[in-house]
Amino acid sequence: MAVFTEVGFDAAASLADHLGIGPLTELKGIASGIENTNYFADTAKGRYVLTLFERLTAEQLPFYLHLMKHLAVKGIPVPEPQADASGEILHALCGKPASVVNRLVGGHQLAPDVIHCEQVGMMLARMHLAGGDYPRHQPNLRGLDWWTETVPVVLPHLTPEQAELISSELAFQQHLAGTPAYASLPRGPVHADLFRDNVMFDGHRLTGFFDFYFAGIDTFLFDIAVCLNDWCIDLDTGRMETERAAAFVAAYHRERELSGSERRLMPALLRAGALRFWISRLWDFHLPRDASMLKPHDPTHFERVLRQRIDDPWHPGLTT
Ligand SMILES: Nc1ncnc2c1ncn2[C@@H]1O[C@H](COP(=O)(O)OP(=O)(O)O)[C@@H](O)[C@H]1O
Ligand SMILES: N[C@@H](CCOP(=O)(O)O)C(=O)O
Repeated sequence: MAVFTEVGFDAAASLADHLGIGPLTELKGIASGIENTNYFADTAKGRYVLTLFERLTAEQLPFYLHLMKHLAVKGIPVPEPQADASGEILHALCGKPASVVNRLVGGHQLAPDVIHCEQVGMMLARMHLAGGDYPRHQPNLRGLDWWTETVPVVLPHLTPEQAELISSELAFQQHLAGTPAYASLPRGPVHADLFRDNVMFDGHRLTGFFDFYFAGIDTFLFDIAVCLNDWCIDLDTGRMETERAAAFVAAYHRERELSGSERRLMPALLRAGALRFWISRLWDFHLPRDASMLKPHDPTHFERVLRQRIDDPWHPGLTT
């Protein structure tokens, strides 16, 4: 379940009225999700999602919420935070920071085909372009600095082979981050967690990206790598499915041309994307936070993905 804080109908109704989207007609807790309290909220004006933030602070949240607003205004299909009469989009409910966003139609595509990968690639590129003039700055809080401080914390829980792999990969990524090629990578606001369960499809039509609460300023290539490592792999083996991966990258490239450094560094960033989620899953698995991680994801999945990306590097075969 993902209702960590019970919200009464009257409290939600008064927030809906305050936002000018009332009256509230139905409020229903959302069972899935592991970070926040989420409710589907229907009103006379439309269908919304009410979120109470359990982990993120009122200092971190404006970056995510204003980014969603910025992208939505530019036509990217993302949930749009609802503002009150004074324009404020970060609210408070039951003593927690809260938001109300419009509800996306559709459902998850958990067994994507080429056509789904193409659409995610295309929309990711449009999102990167649309974020180009986003004025706020917040680093990717699950970036290299966090990996560097978290690896020593998880190391005692690993076998000697795993410890050797994670340490050598961290050293590889630390070295990479200091190179001119890495510094030349285009960057801007990225989603940084655009897995299959954070995208909505209605049949073959992509209806939205959501869950921007790991977003931050980072390289666009990192965002692409995170997607490829989830949308375009065989989930059992971690192997890259080259037809889906090539289709994803070609669709991205048609919207936003990949630079020479981006093409060259793709294998290294695919490793970075795998390392990031191996570390966070290890951290969640071995050091669970109170009630927030009820069903931690399997860390060994991303160990497998990382080994695959090292042993069998994948290059985008772009010709233009
Ligand atoms: N804007 C939205 N539109 C439609 N469904 C949503 C929206 N936001 C969240 N959901 C639903 O709620 C579920 C949990 O949301 P998620 O952001 O993954 O939670 P958490 O941040 O707690 O992991 C999603 O899988 C999705 O079904
Ligand atoms: N996508 C991450 C976990 C992040 O959780 P989310 O439900 O908030 O997307 C993973 O698979 O490890």
